Amino acid sequence: MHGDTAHNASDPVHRLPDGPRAPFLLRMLMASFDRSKSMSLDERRAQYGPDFTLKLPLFGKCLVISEPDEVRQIFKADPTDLGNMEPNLGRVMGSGSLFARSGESHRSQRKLLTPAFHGNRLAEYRTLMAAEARAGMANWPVGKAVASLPAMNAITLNIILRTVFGAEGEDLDALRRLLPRMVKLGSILAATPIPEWDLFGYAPWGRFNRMRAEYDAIVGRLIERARADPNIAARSDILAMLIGAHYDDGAPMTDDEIADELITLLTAGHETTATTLAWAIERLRRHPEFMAKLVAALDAGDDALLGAFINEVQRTRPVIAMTFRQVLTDGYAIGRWRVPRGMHLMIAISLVQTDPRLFDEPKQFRPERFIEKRPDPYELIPFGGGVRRCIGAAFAQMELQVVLRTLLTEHVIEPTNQRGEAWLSRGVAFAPAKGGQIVRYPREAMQHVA
Ligand code: HEM
Repeated sequence: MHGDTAHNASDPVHRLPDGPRAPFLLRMLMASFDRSKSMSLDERRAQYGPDFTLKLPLFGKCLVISEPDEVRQIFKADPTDLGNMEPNLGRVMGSGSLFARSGESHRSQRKLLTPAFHGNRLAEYRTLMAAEARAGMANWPVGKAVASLPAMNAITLNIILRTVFGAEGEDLDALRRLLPRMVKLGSILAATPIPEWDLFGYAPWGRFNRMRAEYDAIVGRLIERARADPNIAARSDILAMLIGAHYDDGAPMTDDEIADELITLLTAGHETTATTLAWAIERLRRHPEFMAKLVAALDAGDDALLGAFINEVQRTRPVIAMTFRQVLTDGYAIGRWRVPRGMHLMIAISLVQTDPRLFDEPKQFRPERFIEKRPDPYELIPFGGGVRRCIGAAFAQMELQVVLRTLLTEHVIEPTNQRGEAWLSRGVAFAPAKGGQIVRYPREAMQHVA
């Protein structure tokens, strides 16, 4: 039932819709004692209608949006009307990060980064991605159930460190040890109102600051070496490209900006991609007929079904289930609502992607739907949309394709009739609760047996 049924068209300020009155953390606590009190957005939509309000930690009261027309309006909105969420990850990534920027500063920074993600540059990463995938899967035991997520995390971490940071050797090892810990603590700090005390490096922020100093030292060395490299123009990593990039006024990026941007790309791109891969395995094992069809298509050199499969995984198991915009004008009009300045709109990605008006039988896992009809960029939105749409979407899609093709052409995966894995929030992304369990055999060995 909507809360503004009393409004009339001449009333300039419509009330916002209803939603649960209790704050999020209290509801979570209640749900942990009473299983009937679910936290799912699906159930809130069933209870309150397509738009409703939620009281969230850090953001306060938000308007949750899932009406397709309203989502389209938000993604097409002018950045002077709808801006960056506050607070955001820029708090831990640094002021040079895309996450921290809004308006003109965000636009000009994206313009510098965008060429790094063009198709022809990305194609250079294909061989490296396949080699990392192969190495990362080699240690899975044969014929025994094991969570795939740790290996996927290692694969996507190595891929980003090599393609984005251009790191090799000792620097690669040092970053590999440091960054997962630093990103984990950083995501907790960004989402928790912990005071920014250092306490000689012992408080949470102090520990983070120590790791950040170590990070800055390593990246400082990488930048210094790249600047001195006479062959820098031949390099394909993003760090090398950013060193040569210039703003419209001719100014280069500072070292601090480059360091902030690299950690941003890693934080946004590593766990999200790994978790999507773990969900892909979780889904495949529960759809054996589809898996056989997909393997046959890949063997025949046809990638179309793989693309459709990835779309369906991202539609039904989005690892980022929501994204936010902050209203920057007074009484921003959306649907029947007038939203006050400063309030956040939450775009409920998972609700849009399971809307029966947009997808037939939305709860069914049926990748072929994306062969029959190409996805609409305002309906399939795992990468968000508009001026803040995921800048790494093409990178992630290519990586998902390469890793899954390597997996399915070099291994045989055992199906399962176990129930699907539940969702588990892991800070950055929603992951399968058992880490996307896999049972695999090397394909070559299976062929000998056959
Ligand atoms: C399956 C993997 C991925 C998913 C599901 C994903 C999802 C998202 C989403 C939902 C957003 C917010 C968009 C919005 O608010 O409209 C975002 C932003 C972003 N993503 Fe991704 N992402 C993925 C992989 C990557 C990769 C591989 C990179 C970089 C290498 C990356 C870099 C970024 C950056 C920098 C932003 C902030 C963009 C801005 O504020 O302008 N992401 N991503």
